[in-house]
Amino acid sequence: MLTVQQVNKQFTREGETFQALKNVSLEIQDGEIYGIIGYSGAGKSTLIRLFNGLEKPTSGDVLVNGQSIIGLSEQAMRPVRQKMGMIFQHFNLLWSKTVIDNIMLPLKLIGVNKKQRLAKARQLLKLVELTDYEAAYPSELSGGQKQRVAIARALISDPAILLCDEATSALDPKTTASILTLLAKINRDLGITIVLVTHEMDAVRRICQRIAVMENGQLIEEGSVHDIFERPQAAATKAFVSESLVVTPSETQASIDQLLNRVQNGSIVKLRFNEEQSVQPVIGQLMRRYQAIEISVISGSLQQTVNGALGYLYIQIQADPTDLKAVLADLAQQTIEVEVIRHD
Ligand SMILES: Nc1ncnc2c1ncn2[C@@H]1O[C@H](COP(=O)(O)OP(=O)(O)OP(=O)(O)O)[C@@H](O)[C@H]1O
Repeated sequence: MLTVQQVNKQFTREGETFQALKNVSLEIQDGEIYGIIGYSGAGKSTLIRLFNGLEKPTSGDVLVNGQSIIGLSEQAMRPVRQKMGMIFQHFNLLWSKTVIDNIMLPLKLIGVNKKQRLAKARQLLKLVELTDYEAAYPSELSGGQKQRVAIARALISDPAILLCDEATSALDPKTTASILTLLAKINRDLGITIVLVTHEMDAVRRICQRIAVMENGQLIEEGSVHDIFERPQAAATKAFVSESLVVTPSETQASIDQLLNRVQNGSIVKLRFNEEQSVQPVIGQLMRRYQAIEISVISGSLQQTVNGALGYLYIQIQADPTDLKAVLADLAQQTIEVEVIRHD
């Protein structure tokens, strides 16, 4: 578990004091993927660097598994750091070394013998799907491949935690998606806690379970991905959420109302999905169970997250009153919010 308690961080620049973190407190549980999102200069990098001691707070406490790391000597900090891997926006690879040498380097520095280093590095190359690139140099790789090498290097000391500082910010959307999928796999298969610093709401939506939103050094909002997307409170959070939910003109409320007005028959029901459900089985099950009813999708806006679908769907149901009642009762049994917009 990673804990930050009432942390302040001041930097002094050209004689002037600048407060990069203001009274920040948060807790990251073992095994989760936790997102820290904010615009440039919000204090995200400073915050994530507290965990491995790259930054020290001016006041407040930072705890790793319940133990304060403030005031630990360099020597005492070493085992703590070894349990944390870190990846960066610009990969931080050594250009003069091959892929395999880059990956093995952390083990070389602590004196692990070559045979063991090589075996471990090859195992990780397989995990990041770069087996054929062992002898390549970083300059021969694409951005996504370089980040895969950096991930393999970060995992070589068997860390319990992986800190990712804008790890996908230099990558195109498709490569970003493949790196996020890899991070989710690492979290799932190896049980590694992931802290993901980013300015891309889409990245946190895809793989995080919880998010902290930072602005001007303050943590302005925190919660599950579901709650933050459903009910963003702060203005900055609302801006991030609307950036991520690609709302086409056909999805604005006015046009939905227009669309609903055009539906002549049947009842209109709004289903709000909350991540625990997949959409297809819900609709499919209803159609199978009630063969006398007709269901058509009118409109919707759905986003996929790690836990399922998030968003809403307007459906038209044509059914006799008894079936309709049964369908609504059936839906209410599931973890979907059901709102009847119009009764037939
Ligand atoms: N070593 C430093 N000395 C002086 N000021 C610093 C230092 N490190 C960070 N800052 C300042 O602290 C503020 C927060 O920086 P930080 O890098 O944590 O923000 P960020 O949210 O990660 O943004 P970015 O994505 O642009 O890095 C910025 O105004 C930055 O200029």
